[in-house]
Amino acid sequence: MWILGIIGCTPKSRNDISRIIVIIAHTQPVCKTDQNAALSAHFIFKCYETYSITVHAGLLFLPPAGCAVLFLNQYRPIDAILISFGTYLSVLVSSILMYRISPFHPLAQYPGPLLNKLSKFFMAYIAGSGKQYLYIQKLHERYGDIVRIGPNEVSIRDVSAIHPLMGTNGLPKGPHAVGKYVSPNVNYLVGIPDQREHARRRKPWIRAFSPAALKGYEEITVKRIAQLVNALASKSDDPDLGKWFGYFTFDVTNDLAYGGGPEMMRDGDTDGMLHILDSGFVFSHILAQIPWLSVYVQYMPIISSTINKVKEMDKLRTIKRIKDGSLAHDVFYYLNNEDGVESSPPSLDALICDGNLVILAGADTTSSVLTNLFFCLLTNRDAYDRLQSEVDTHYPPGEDALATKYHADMPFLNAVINETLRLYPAIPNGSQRIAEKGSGGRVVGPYFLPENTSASIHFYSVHRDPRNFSPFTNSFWPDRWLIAAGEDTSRPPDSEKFVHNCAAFIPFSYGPENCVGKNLALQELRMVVCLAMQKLDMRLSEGLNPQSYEEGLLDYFVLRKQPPLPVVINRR
Ligand code: HEM
Repeated sequence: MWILGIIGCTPKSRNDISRIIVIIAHTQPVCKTDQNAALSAHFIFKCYETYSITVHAGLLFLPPAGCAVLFLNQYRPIDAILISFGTYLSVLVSSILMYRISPFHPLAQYPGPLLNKLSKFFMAYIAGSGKQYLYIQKLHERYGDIVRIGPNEVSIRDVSAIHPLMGTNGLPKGPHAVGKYVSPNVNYLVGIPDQREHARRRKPWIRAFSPAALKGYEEITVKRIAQLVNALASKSDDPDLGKWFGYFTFDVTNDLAYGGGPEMMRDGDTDGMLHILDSGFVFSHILAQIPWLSVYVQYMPIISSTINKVKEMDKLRTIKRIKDGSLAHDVFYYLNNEDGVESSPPSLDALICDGNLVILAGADTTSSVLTNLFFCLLTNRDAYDRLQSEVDTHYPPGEDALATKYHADMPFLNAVINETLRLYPAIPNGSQRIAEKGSGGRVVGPYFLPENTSASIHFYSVHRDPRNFSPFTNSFWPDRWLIAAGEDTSRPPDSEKFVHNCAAFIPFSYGPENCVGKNLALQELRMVVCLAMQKLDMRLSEGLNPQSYEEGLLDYFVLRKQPPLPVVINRR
């Protein structure tokens, strides 16, 4: 172990080296004390894991500093410090790493790559590349339905684990949220780990997305969708659909949350707002992999000043919105308990987070699905024409294509939306949960999750598993939904087995913490498609390579970064 001790020393000359060799020969007692202290620190940290910087500093610095003081009478101060800290830290790190790959680790039975078992830094690197969803899919292909993707984390591709993990009596949200929101005290509904508190905070959201409330939002969505389709129709320069859907969903969610915002469709991203959001998503997706690091990062001046600026802006918008009151019954009306259902109003802090969450949760997800939906249609002309004809049947010229009354009678429209959500779930890596410390662990389907294990169902892999959807598992084939519902006779070739497992379709997650905005999202998707197809004829721009579009899809928690999707548009 004394060899490890000199890792902390950096001898610059032969003299230094010989001096260190002499010292090492006499340092056995120092090293022994440091080794014991490091092993104890590992044990203590394992039992009482915490995000407290004070505790981290205490465990990292106090024991070796104490050992160094003990040996000051035998060595020069600098030697005592270097040897003590070098030994302590290297024994601590080695002990942690060796434990993680040892047969004594509670997750030792689950397979996975060595780098992932050792630490989550490698996963953070993968997350930064935007290809985490493909990486985890490959791991499942190689290792099976459960794979260790971190020292204390697994990813699951098994439908029987969905209900026990995320259903009623499922597990609480995992530590991703701490890293994602750069705070150990998560106050965004979507990351609240305490299930009772989550259920309490979700109540106004449920009222905000009731059928009656959705009816009230139609005025907002109708105005914005008409603006979107007019803007697209007036473009002569092959507009990028992804960019326009991004502007559109940003405007809609700002209307719903704050009664208005930066008017992206009218003015473009003049303040660089979307650029800031982009960088924020990348950054928080990386930090979500290493939650403890985010607790440190938030104190870096450049980070803290950006976070504070954004928080201050959200706070000002929220206060202004409270002061102005509601002009319409928008989402904020319910979140702020303006309907007077709750006995007390929400705290300002909760309201700031939830107002902001309307935009964070509702904008990128919907625009990602819209863009991928048109990508699928434009690269499958037959499906495009069939949908066009269904839209024309219900919404011929002169008929209001934004009226929702025919949506239930449009099986192909719904099949196209489902098939897009199956192939390109907006949140491909799923919703992280944890078997908490002290819980004794939890059985989820055929697997046992020891306590302190995080786990997610990998939506992308479950959706693209031939055991759940066959044939043409990786292709856009909306007919599978019609066949499954008994609405179409275009059966697959006899030789191929038709499999359609609805329980494996979870683009909006599952259970009491699933997407509360699902009905609004689906309604928006249907309305945009109906009006766009009634008014416009679209074709892919010459030269767009569908394969490179797919390869360019990047996931930063949301499958949100898409290569440009330029289209040629003519009015119909
Ligand atoms: C097609 C579009 C959408 C998809 C695919 C989608 C998907 C999801 C998923 C998978 C979750 C679970 C996330 C997690 O557990 O970490 C979620 C949560 C959530 N979504 Fe959506 N979403 C969409 C649109 C929307 C819209 C339009 C809104 C509202 C404006 C919204 C609001 C929320 C909220 C508030 C949560 C947190 C719910 C909770 O924790 O109880 N979503 N969404």
